[in-house]
Amino acid sequence: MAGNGNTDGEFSFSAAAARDALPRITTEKGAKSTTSSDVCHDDTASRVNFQTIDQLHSLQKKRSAPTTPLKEGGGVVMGTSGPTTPVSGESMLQSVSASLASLTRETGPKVIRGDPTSAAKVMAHVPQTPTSAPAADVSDSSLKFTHVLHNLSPAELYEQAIKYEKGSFVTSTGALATLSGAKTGRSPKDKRVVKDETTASELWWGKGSPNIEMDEQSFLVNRERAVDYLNSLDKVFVNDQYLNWDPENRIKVRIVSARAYHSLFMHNMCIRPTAEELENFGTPDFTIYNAGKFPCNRFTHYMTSSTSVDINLGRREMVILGTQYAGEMKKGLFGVMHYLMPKRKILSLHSGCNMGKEGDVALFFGLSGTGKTTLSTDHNRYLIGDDEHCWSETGVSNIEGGCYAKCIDLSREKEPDIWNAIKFGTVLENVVFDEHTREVDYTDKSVTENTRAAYPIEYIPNSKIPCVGPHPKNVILLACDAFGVLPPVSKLDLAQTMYHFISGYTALVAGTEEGVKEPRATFSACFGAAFIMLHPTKYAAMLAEKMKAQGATGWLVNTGWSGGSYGSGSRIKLAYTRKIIDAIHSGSLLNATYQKTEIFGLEIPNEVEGVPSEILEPMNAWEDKVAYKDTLLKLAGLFRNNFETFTSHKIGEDGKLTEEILAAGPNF
Ligand SMILES: Nc1ncnc2c1ncn2[C@@H]1O[C@H](COP(=O)(O)OP(=O)(O)O)[C@@H](O)[C@H]1O
Ligand SMILES: C=C(OP(=O)(O)O)C(=O)O
Ligand SMILES: [Ca+2]
Ligand SMILES: [Mn+2]
Repeated sequence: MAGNGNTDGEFSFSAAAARDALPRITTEKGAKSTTSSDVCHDDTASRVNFQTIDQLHSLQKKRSAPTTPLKEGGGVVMGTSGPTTPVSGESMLQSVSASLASLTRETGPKVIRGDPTSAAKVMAHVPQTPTSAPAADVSDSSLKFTHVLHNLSPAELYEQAIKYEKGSFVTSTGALATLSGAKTGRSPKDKRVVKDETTASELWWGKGSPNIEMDEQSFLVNRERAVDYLNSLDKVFVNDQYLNWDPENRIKVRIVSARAYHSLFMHNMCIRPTAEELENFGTPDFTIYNAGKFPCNRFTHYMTSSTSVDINLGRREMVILGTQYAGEMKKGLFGVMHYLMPKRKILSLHSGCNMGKEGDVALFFGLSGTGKTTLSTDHNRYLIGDDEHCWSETGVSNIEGGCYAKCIDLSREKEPDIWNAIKFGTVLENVVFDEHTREVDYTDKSVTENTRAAYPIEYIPNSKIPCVGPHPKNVILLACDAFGVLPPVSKLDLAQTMYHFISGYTALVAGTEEGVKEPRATFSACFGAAFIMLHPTKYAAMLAEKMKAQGATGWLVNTGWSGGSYGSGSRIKLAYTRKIIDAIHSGSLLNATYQKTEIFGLEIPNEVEGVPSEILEPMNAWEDKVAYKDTLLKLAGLFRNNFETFTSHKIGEDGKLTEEILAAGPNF
């Protein structure tokens, strides 16, 4: 990431202080040095305001008002009794032991159910199956017991977190406040995908792709490191859960982790099995080993930092080392779904989804921070999901069982449903609260700007359970345009929808770096380049086909700036965006009169109920018309540059659509 100059409008990450004591490792063939030009651009930037663990922990709690009677650090709940463990059979223990087996042992350490601190240490361990070469591989670690805390309840996980994980607190509304450690956002540059014979030909590799390769051997090195770390602990958490509410295409996932925080996060984010389903869970289809507290070995081939998030589609496994940011797990599994679902002719979508009383479904695509969660959570509609969906022959289904809302500047008035979902059971990451009242200050960015709440979807009162719905009627593309030149809403034809879907534009204010006033454009194919596995045109072709077959209408909604770029204009009021979205849902916007904008050729309505008409044509809202035109041309140029990568690709079988899509971009 040389210089982070960004004159080309590309998004870049704030380079974490690279004070490597060791020289950079040169890896063998195929180990790519990942420069900004050949890695996909992502939307999650994390900011670090602390240099030591103690500093981080000191940020979390604010001093109470001077009258507060409690002393520093007082009032921590201690001495909770050990959790009772749900009953599940010996086969579960065997299966977990197999999951935790290292590569030199056929089974993992003896796993025991329950809390290691509980008095009754029943030796219900799994009999070791004899290994092929026992003598050679006997080590102390294989003699050790590891307690398995299998699918604990939220209350049990609270107790575990509060007892053993520094930085865990109950907030005034009952949520579990946690710290994710040094990483407060995803680390896409540290994501690796195993390139083997199959994936070499199936996946998207090279320029622009999020898939940075690693070989099987290096994966196994990291896997062993993670598994040995987990085995060295007295206890591990195991979650057995599902992905995808479509019963025909449900995937069984197992998450092995070291922290109650991670277990509760996934409990909330994945689909929760019933006791009966858990009893008959069997072998998982995919397993995550989250050893995020422990770093990877930087001397391992393909590693460029001490963080590594590794996906091995062949082994159906994912390994996490060197980051405790919980979002890695959910988005890692999303990547897996982006591989598995298209094989079944099902389109995976980085979108929110909701449904009206009449059964009209809308999708909300957009990069991080553009409004998927906020706008799909709508008191007048049924929430199907806020972030990850599938679109099959029969309709849409949510992949997840929970929502993951940004909570910076969260307000009860503007987002009451999300506000009320932050209660007992909800994981609140990296927020700051009053040390005495435990009231959260959502405006406080001391730890990070990317504060988050993860809650089960049923915490939203009008969620639709099961989270499935019929075919979408509206496909809304969200862009937070900090340049302030895209219209608040425009109607798109199919070619334009595809053009903007493949472009995946947003521009957020950098904000996190001193002195950066210019908005930064991000182009992330399919509004989720960090998660896609195949070439973007594969997903685009499927979307085009489905939208055409269902007669769905495409819309581009700017949830960003109006009346000027960041600095001179202002962010479009959430209340106005909601009115625009209401008009899309109700169908009234389809019947409006439209005019076409110059350069982008977007159809903009002359009127939307509840929205001041002056802002609908962006130029009108700008005082300085020359500046408007310059900024518009600048953005158009960025779009054109970005799209060059795709001009040589055909979309689907129909070459005609490809030409139409190319023509649907800006004209100047
Ligand atoms: N006009 C607007 N439309 C949508 N969101 C807005 C608007 N103005 C401000 N916001 C804020 O922007 C953020 C959008 O984030 P979120 O919905 O979590 O995005 P995503 O789910 O796409 O990552 C929220 O914090 C929301 O309050
Ligand atoms: C969890 C994430 O999703 P989003 O910001 O799109 O809600 C993420 O990008 O890490
Ligand atoms: Ca995202
Ligand atoms: Mn979201």
